[in-house]
This record gives sequence, structure tokens and C-alpha cells, in this order.
Amino acid sequence: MTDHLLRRARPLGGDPVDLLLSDGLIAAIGPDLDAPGATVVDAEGLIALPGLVDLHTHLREPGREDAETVLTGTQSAARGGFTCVHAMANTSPVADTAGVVEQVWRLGREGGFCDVQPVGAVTVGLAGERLAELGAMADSAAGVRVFSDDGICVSDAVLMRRALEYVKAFDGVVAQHAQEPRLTEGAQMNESALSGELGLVGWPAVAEEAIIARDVLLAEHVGSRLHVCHLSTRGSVEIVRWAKSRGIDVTAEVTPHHLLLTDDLVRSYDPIYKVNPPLRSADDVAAVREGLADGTIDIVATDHAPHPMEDKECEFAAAAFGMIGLETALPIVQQTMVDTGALTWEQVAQVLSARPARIGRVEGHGRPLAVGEPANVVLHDPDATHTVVPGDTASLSRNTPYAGIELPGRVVATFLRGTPTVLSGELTEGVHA
Ligand SMILES: NC(=O)N[C@@H](CC(=O)O)C(=O)O
Ligand SMILES: [Zn+2]
Ligand SMILES: [Zn+2]
Repeated sequence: MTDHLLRRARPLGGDPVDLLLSDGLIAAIGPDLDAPGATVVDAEGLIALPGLVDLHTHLREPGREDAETVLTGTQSAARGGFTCVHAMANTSPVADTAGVVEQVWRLGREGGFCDVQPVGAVTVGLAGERLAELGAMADSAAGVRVFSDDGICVSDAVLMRRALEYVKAFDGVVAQHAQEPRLTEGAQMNESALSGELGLVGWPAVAEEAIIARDVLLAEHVGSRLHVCHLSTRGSVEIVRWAKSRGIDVTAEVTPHHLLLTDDLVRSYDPIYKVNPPLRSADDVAAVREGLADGTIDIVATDHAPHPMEDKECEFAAAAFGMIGLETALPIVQQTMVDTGALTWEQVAQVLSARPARIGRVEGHGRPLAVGEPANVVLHDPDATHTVVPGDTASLSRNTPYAGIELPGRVVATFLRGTPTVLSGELTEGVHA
């Protein structure tokens, strides 16, 4: 295995130093390192961050390999600076057995671009009727710790309570897609004066907030860990803030698109802006930014949701919910949080690496860049800008809402256990032991 010497990278908050990656580990950090035989990577002006970790990715395999595969999704992840992604369970078949989660985990390892940590379904077939075999998934080779029916809410309070109780045995967490189903029947966009004006059925903030309020109380009652997926409203931030002040063990994520985009874009009736939860108001965007800055919201998670064109280029009401996001996540966090002064790069490493790894109980990821740690590293150029071209992605899908938009920053290189998965902005052959 070739050693790599990252020459004059900007570590978090300090003078440029060299990082030597050897045998899968960070072997040395310091000025002007000498490393005969190592491949030198010019990192002048680049920020070195720990490899990013996504707690919420849809890889679509098995079942919708026309939209994404584990290979293409992890290639997209690598281009975005990720070294570990959690693969959501809403595949076909659903990831509700040890067999399916092991298959997804193994495909990630074989691909060699990004570790895949499967999420297990909470209920059999995401049907919301009986608990899936959570213990068997936890004990499998995949070592599942995150359980979610994402795409669908575990709306039955008794099932949710049982799931929260069950996962305590192996330090798992239930990640809830907070959407009260009756309040959102047929919903297409954020409920507001605009949804009335556009004649689209509204998805009210209370449908999200009511479930989060219920679930934090359930988590408190059973003494378990709860994670809130893609929180999107001011009220949700306030509920999580209150729950944390009470000592409830809750964590929350926000997506890059909910940090940047507002429901006003739906005026175009372009289904590229159709997503669940829906894009909200400018006031909600301000609230989720504040919540992320003050730590109420723990992490940024992409909710990368690939869909083929035929499922997006149709009438708004018929289109699929979701947008891709792995390759634009870091640029949008830079634009909305770093360039505005709301977060430092140290804090970005927390929200996009350390904390998601901790919530998912993933070993070997989300570690600080220090000697002896696994060499999972991303080199990011904060001074570059690029215009998003939908076809310029490793994803099989093209449903990005940022086409033609100029974003700051660019991932120059990603290293997975010391081997580059991306170099000079281009995918490599990946990691093959
Ligand atoms: N976010 C979305 O709009 N869609 C997701 C499901 C989900 O995350 O709820 C998908 O699987 O396509
Ligand atoms: Zn969801
Ligand atoms: Zn999702």
C-alpha cells in the first residue's frame, strides 16, 4: 500500500502542516515531514477535515438499481468527501432482516469507495405493524445500531415505545421520520398561504412537531435514545431545545437543502423542489441555522434521495419526493454556515463527521486528525467555486435542485484508510485490499 504525504494542509485552526498516511493510519503530523517513497499530494491552501460521515443516505440497492446502486452512491459519497454513509432501509426488499443488511454492508466493502453502515427497518416491510428483527440486525456482521422506517413515520405510539425499549439492549437508536400521517394525507408542499395560492395540498409544520413532541416524551419515559431525521421547522427546533434542557437523550439532523432553500421555489411547480419534509419558510430556514449553530441540532445529514428522471419530470402531484445531495453537502454547509460566520471549520468537523459517527456508534470514523487514528481524511478547497451541472455526478440520478447554481468550495481528495478514493477531484479505483 502506497504511503501518501499531504503537503502543507491546513489542519483545523493552525498553521499548515504535513500529514503522512501510512498503513491505513495517520502516521505523522508536523511541518516539513520527510517520507521517502510516499506519493506527495500538494495540499497548500486546502483544509484537512476528518472523513465525512452521513447518517442519512438512500442507496436504493436492492430493488431500485435504476436510481442508484451501492457502488454509484458510494462513489458519489466519496466525491462529496464522505468515508462512511448510513444506508436507509427503504429498499426493495426492505432492510428488515440480518440477510439484507449484511448484503448492503458487504456491497459497500466490495465497492471500496466509502464504508456503508446499513440502517435497519423498525417495522417489518416498513408496514408499521410489528417490529422487525432488530436484535438479529444488531448482532449481524453489519452491526446495525440505527433503526428507521424513514420515508414513513412510525406513527403507532405503542410500536414506537417498544422500538425505543428494544434498542436499549444494544445501545441502538431509533431515527424517526416525523410525519403525522393523517395531517399530511396527499400533502405536496409546506402548508402556508402559498400552498393555498398554488392549489397544492399543504404539509403543516404541526405534523412534524407533534410527532417530535410525542417521541421526545416517549424517549424520556423509557430512558432511551431518539434521533430526529431531517428536522425542518422553527417549532421542531424549539421542541428539541426544550427536550435537551430536560436531559432527554435526543439528537437531531438538518439537511443541506433545509439550510438553504425555501418553499418559494415551488412557485415554479418544478418537482425538482419536491421533497419530504417539504422546503419551508425563510423563518424556518433561519431557525434551523440558529439551531445548528447553538448545538440544538447536532448534525447535518444529506438525505441523498436519488430518483430517475421519469419519477421527477412529471406533474408535481405525481412526482417522487426527494433530491440528491452527497456531492453538494459540504459546499452548502460552507455557504450557509461557515461563510456566514455561524460555524467554524472545527464545528463543521463536528456536525459532518464526529457527531454522526457517535450517534451511529460507528468505529473508526469521525475521529480527530491525530497520529495513530485511521487515515480517513478529506481535503477541501474553500476558495474554489463551481457551478453545479446535474450530469457531473457519480450518482445514477440527476435530481439536484442546484443546477446552474454557483457554490463555494470543492472536495479535492478523499482518503479511506489511507487510500485515495478521490484525487485531484476525480474518482480513483477505490480501495481494494
Ligand atoms: N426525503 C425524501 O423526499 N425522500 C426519501 C424518503 C425520506 O427521506 O423521507 C426517499 O426515499 O426518496
Ligand atoms: Zn424521511
Ligand atoms: Zn430519507
